[in-house]
Amino acid sequence: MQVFNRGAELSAALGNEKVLTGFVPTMGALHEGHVSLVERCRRECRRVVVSVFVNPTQFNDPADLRSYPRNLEADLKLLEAAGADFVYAPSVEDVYPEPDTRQFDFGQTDKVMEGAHRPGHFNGVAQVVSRLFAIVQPDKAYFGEKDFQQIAVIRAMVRQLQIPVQIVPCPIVRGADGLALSSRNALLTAEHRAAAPQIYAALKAGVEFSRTATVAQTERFVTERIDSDPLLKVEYFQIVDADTLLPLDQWREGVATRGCAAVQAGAVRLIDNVGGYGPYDK
Ligand SMILES: Nc1ncnc2c1ncn2[C@@H]1O[C@H](COP(=O)(O)OP(=O)(O)OP(=O)(O)O)[C@@H](O)[C@H]1O
Ligand SMILES: CC(C)(CO)[C@@H](O)C(=O)[O-]
Ligand code: BAL
Repeated sequence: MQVFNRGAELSAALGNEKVLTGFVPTMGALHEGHVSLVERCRRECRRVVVSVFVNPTQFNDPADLRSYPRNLEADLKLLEAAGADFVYAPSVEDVYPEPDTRQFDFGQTDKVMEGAHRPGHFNGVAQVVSRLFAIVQPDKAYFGEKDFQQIAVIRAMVRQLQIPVQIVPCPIVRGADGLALSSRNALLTAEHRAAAPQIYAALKAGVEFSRTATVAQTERFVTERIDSDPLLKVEYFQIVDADTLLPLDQWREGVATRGCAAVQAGAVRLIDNVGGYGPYDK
């Protein structure tokens, strides 16, 4: 495994030869969720490239950026074991020699949920991912469904910029208690960590409830269930069309659904999502 701090050197090492190249962008503090992406990439591609970069332009909250966990040494060990060939772990200056002033327009896709609650977040994600794609020029890029809306935004970006890459969505990896693995879980207090599995439990209970209830009733049911734990506070829970990400007003036959939540657990903001809501999407 080769580790690069400079994009130009990584590009030169990758060369122009046509080799099926897979790419897994991450912000480090790696866990089994990331490992599942790298292992899938390893199975499907000749060359596996992983980036480890905490991208400042996607953080709308400076405290969140400051506290974001970083552990490159442990990350490199995990990546070597998972079969990565190339790692790009750059400085901010290497990725952004000058500030990126591009403003993307993803229409409705980034106006709801994370887009609405983290202003500028997806614009920053698009800035960094487009730069990483330009350096790595992958054939396939792997993203986790934990960041469900992010996948829709990346797909829109790839279409807009006409980047010839296949976006591969990967299922959410959870702990034994159901909590979606996330780098930010390491920042939870013991009490909040014990409460956090209630999020997935409520999302799943909502799926059963939704079989005989309206969209609005289901959203209320899930929100109240999570909020009934005094250590958790729902920022939003929304059931959307899984393809367009647009909020659903009523169940529609043939439309796949996704229920997406952001929950404050003390100082830590967690997100999760589950599919299969309503009488039709079983
Ligand atoms: N539990 C998980 N299962 C599957 N994929 C995941 C999981 N957690 C993260 N990923 C994916 O890994 C990639 C890198 O994510 P990132 O480095 O932000 O990690 P993270 O654990 O989501 O961190 P955080 O949510 O705390 O920012 C993203 O595509 C993300 O969706
Ligand atoms: C895709 C990504 C690595 C861009 O910084 C980040 O948003 C993430 O980890 O999901
Ligand atoms: N995985 C999402 C990155 C972020 O929260 O900024």
